[in-house]
Amino acid sequence: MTDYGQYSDSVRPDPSPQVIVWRTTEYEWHLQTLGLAKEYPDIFVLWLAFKPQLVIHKAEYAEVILNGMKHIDKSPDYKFLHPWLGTGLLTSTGDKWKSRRRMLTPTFHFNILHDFLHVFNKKSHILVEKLKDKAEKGGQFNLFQDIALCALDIILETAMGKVINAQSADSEYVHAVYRMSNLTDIRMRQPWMWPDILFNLSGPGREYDEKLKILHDFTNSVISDRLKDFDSIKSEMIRQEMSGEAGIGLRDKKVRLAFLDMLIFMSDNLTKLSFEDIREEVDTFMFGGHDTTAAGMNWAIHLIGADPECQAKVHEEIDSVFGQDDRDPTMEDLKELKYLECCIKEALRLFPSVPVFARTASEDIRLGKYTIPKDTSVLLLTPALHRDANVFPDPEAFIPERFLLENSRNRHPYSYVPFSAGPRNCIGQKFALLEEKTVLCHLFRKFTVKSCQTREELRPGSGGSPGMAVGYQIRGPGLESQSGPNQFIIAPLCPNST
Ligand code: HEM
Repeated sequence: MTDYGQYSDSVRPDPSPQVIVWRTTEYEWHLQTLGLAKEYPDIFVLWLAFKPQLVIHKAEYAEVILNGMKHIDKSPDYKFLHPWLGTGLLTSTGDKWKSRRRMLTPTFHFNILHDFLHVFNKKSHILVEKLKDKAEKGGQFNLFQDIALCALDIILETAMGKVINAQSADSEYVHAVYRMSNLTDIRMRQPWMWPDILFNLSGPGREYDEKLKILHDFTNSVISDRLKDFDSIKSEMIRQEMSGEAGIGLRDKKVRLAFLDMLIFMSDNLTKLSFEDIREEVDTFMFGGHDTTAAGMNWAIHLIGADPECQAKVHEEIDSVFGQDDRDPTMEDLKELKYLECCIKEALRLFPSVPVFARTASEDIRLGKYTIPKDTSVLLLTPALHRDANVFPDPEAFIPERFLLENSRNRHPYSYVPFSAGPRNCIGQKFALLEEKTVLCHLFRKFTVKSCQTREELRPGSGGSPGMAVGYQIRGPGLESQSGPNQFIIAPLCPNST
């Protein structure tokens, strides 16, 4: 960590605004930091307890930090994730990160994503059936949790090959996943819980240990079972998938691969990756791969549901691709849904699922007129970056057309980075966009959505998630007669919006 004296000497010659913040809730943090970014359009320093963090939100500065291999290490805050994730891809540093990244990149190969489409479709059907039931009953319901469980169901099956039916069955593991993210957030916000000794003695610390045991026991047992099942046939299938050789025969195979299978394959009988190495990567995919897509989908649904003109375009596009055909979307179909993709990207601009991420300066850095000392934690505040009116005129407006190819061609490449950018960007980016598009395609094929709260009434919570309140009107061939104003369901406030 940068010590106060060094920090103030180096930055003060060109005084940067120094602000002391007390993070009470995620929502207050969101409002506070957006307000500060407006007030200080260049950079500012946040003091959380005795910890200075430099906040940037300009594309030129983001490029200096994210581009290239210099400032590749995360900030010390990520250590709060270590008990759960170990030092997997998200949290590792230096050579370990480099070799893991090289190793894991093929697991997101196009062919493998193609296979996951089957899972996305299957889980979307469960979601649609659940929503149909609720919509037909009328009354009020909250969409947020349904989407979140669908995203969790998807990552459970794609990461671990585990069918846990998170959307319909109660599961100790699912509860633990949610609570764990929550407890980590509570700790990060409260400096007196930073020292391990104090945290371990606190109520949240003791609960954290309980949940950690549930999570690790679950992952351990899934890996052990999978190791027992792993045979040479699977191994050959994976080799062909990863090398892009998989032919039609393999595409139709009954056994579907999960990330875990590929990790086991790469471990080469646990010589190149140990059991613990595999666990930290599976846990990392679980952590990075569900809250993020859930928040992205929830915001996209809310924003589309609040804009009838935009929704009409979404419906029109879906109808033009599928007509009366009830087939599951294929990769080719999804490629055609360009406007829907623009909606997803615009939602991620306004409400990025990872609203802040941080690196450690590996050497002194010059950002404009400021010299940033080595070892400073540099935070990139994406909600502010994405609201630069010079790049995105009328920045608060939801305008999906901004992301049509012809409108985004000349934009600064670091002005829009919901998945971060450069060599340490999100490895799951293509997976995430494909998942969101598939689920939303299913949803808007069957429903008209009406958002029942204003954007201001929804509060971004942990991980940028909104509290949701959305109404539905069932649509689709043969169902028109059910449509009508009474079919809209007004959802109650989500717990984190109160
Ligand atoms: C809308 C969905 C998603 C968003 C907005 C998102 C965003 C991000 C961002 C901003 C980072 C950089 C974080 C940092 O520097 O601290 C990141 C890293 C990462 N993401 Fe995602 N993510 C999404 C979905 C996913 C999915 C579905 C997976 C896995 C299946 C995933 C796996 C990862 C991993 C492993 C990293 C660490 C990469 C590295 O350090 O090399 N993400 N993501």
